[in-house]
Amino acid sequence: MSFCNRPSTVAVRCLTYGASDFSFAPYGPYWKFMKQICMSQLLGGQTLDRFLDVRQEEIEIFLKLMLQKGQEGKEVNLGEELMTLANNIISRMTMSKRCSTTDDEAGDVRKLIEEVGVITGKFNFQDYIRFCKNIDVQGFGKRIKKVQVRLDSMMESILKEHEEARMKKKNGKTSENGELGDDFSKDLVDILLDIMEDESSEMRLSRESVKAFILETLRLHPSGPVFTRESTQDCNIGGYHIPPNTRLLVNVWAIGRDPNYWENPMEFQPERFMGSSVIDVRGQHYHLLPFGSGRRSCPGTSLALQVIHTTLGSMIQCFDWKVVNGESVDMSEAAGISLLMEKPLMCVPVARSQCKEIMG
Ligand code: HEM
Repeated sequence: MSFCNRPSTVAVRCLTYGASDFSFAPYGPYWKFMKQICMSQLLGGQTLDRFLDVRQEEIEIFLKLMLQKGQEGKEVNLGEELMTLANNIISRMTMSKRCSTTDDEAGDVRKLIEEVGVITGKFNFQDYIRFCKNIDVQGFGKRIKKVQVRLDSMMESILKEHEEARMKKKNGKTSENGELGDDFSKDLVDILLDIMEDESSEMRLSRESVKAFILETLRLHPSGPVFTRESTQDCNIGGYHIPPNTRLLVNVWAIGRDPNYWENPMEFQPERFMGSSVIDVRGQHYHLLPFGSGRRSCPGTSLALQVIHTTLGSMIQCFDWKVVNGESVDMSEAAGISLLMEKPLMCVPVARSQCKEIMG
């Protein structure tokens, strides 16, 4: 049986941009090449190590802001602040720019990312229900076209800026092999431009593909409660015959609450994952799939796990989080294709005594 194809929402919606480049067979050689670049070069171990200082600096900025808010007795929208942290890390890794600074360009980038996040986070009937394929019931089509024009000019200006900086470096260099010096700190756009300019590469990356790559890394990435897959051949699942080219929805939300796999599934017991019951979250245990599984699984898993563990650890170590309006957190979920809280989590960070010492 084979379920390698994923008619991803991003691919379907955002890559109307660069569509000609992305209209390869979902698991064709070009797609493989791009995924491989993503796994090995853009989000691979060595690159992540190089960006350690970016993660440390951004987490420190976040903690200092929380300390300041706590001292002023102000409440914070935790989801929003953590989203800003994640976006700053990703946007600095991608194009050496923070997206929460006050200058106009960074502000534009942020607004666009937010807009892409809103569009990709909503359930679009066109993506999931075949007979709605050509009907723009929710008006997403129009919104996407507008965003597409703004995104294209933003991507062009990012690329031009990088190309100019690279040209300056190259001209100032003494080496004859044309390579940029070691001191040139490459971000993900530079890595992509290197691959695009590499004539010996097994496949050539086009400019449109580079732009599309930037957009996948830039989008807000809330985890999805439902994955989609498309069967590539006849198969049988649990006694059901699945013909080829059938779109299937995998309800990971329901699997995570299934009493056949989880004892007291509705209880929050983080200790169930400790000791001998350690469960792999990278797609080997099919009853817990936060990053998906198989060939279409999330290439950002290592980055996400590094940031989540460090951020959560320091948040707990430095602060006591006082929930505003009540003792317990309202975990109700908002309707949508991505898992968001219905009511934002508002807290006042109360600094622990060691907090100031840790942050100097
Ligand atoms: C907590 C953080 C994250 C979670 C929970 C998450 C979760 C997911 C999930 C569930 C999928 C679909 C997998 C499947 O269908 O099997 C996915 C795909 C993807 N994710 Fe993430 N992700 C996270 C962070 C990131 C980051 C930081 C990046 C990049 C910087 C990223 C880039 C991608 C890309 C490019 C895909 C599409 C892969 C493909 O189509 O082959 N993700 N992610």
